[in-house]
Amino acid sequence: MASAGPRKYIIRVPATSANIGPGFDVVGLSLSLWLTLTVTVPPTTTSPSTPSYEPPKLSYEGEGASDVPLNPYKNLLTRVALYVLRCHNIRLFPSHTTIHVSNQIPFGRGLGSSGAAVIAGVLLGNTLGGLNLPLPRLLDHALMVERHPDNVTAALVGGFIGSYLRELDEEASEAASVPLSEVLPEYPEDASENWGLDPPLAPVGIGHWVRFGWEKSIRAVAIVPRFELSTAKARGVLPNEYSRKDLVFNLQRLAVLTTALGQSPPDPELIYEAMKDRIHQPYRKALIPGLPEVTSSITPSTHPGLLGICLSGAGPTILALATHNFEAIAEDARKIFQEKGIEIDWKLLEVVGGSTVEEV
Ligand SMILES: Nc1ncnc2c1ncn2[C@@H]1O[C@H](COP(=O)(O)OP(=O)(O)O)[C@@H](O)[C@H]1O
Ligand SMILES: N[C@@H](CCOP(=O)(O)O)C(=O)O
Repeated sequence: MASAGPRKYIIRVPATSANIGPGFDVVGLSLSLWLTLTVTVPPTTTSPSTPSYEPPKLSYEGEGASDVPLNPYKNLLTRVALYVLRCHNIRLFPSHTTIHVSNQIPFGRGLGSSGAAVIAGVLLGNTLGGLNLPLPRLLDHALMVERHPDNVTAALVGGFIGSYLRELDEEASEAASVPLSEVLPEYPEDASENWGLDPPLAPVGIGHWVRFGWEKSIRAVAIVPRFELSTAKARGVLPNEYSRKDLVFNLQRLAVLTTALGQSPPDPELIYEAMKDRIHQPYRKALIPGLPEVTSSITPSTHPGLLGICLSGAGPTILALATHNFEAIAEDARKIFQEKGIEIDWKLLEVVGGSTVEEV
C-alpha cells in the first residue's frame, strides 16, 4: 500500500458484441465504444488503519451516469477491483484515490457493459495493487465474476475472439463455483481491516482463447432499441437442454463463420446463413419484439452490403455486419421496430484492439 509519488492512469476497455449468431457463450467481438477510467492516486498514501483513511471517490459521465452507484463498495467496477486487491492480501483501496469514469457503452443493451466494467475493475485492482498480473491471470479473476467468457475475453484482448473455459478438477471447480455474492460481497460502508472472510481465489488457467482473422472492410452497425434487457433475464428464458439437430445447426454455422469473417472479399451468402442461430435467439424473441422480423427481412439481397445480422449478446441490440449501405440497413430496421412501438438509435462501429492501461 506504500506509494512512491503521484500517479495517474487511464484505463480503457471496449464494448463487445457476444455470440455473433451461433457462437453462444463462445465468440465475442470488441467494438469502438469505450469505458474510460481516469484514476489518480495521491503522492502520500494514508495507511488504511488510520482515522483519516478515505475510500475512493467515484464520478461518472456518459452512459449510465444517472443510475450507477457512486459508493465504491456498491459499484460493480470498484467491487471487482477490491476483490482482486483482497485476493492479493491488500485489504483496502489506497486512501484518497479518485476514479472518474467516462462511459460510452449503454447499460443492458447487449453491448457488454457489464463485461467491460468487470475488466475495468480487474485492471483497476491490478494497477492500484501494483500486482503485474499476466493476461491469463487477469482473465481468471474476471471469470470469477462474469462466468461466460465471450464478452470479458474479447474486451480484454480485443478483436474477434473464440474462447472456452477449461474443465477444472474437483477442487478448482468448487473454487470457481462459489456464489457471486461471496466473490463480490456487499461491503460495509465504513473502512475497517476486518471485513468478513478472505475472498475465494480464482483457479489458475480458467479461460483460453484464440483470435480469428477479421476482414478490414467489415463494419458493425449496432441497432440499439431504447429499452434495457438485463443479461440475467435474457439467460433466464433459455432451456437447459437442446436437440442434437439444433446443436449441429449451430456448430456447422459457427465453424464456417469464424473463417468466413476473415476472408477477402467477404461472401454475403455464406455469412448471412452462418450467422443464424437456434440456441438462444428463438427463445429471446419474446423479450425483443421485432427481432425475428428484423433478422429475416434485412438480407444481402434486400440490402446489398449486408453480410449477416443477429442479436448482439443477450440483446436487445441487433448487430448487422456490412461493408456498405449502413444507413439503409439501420433505417429499415428502425421502421420494423417502430411498427412494434420501439424506438432505436444506431451506431456505426469498428472492430478495435483490447483494453489498455496507460500511466500519464
Ligand atoms: N461502467 C459501469 N459501472 C458500473 N456498473 C456497470 C457499468 N456497466 C455496467 N454496469 C452494471 O451492469 C449492468 C448491465 O449488465 P447486463 O445486464 O449484463 O447488460 P450488458 O448487456 O450491458 O452487459 C448495469 O445495469 C450495471 O448494474
Ligand atoms: N453469451 C452471453 C452474452 C451476454 O452479452 P451481454 O452483452 O448481453 O452481456 C449471452 O448471450 O447471454
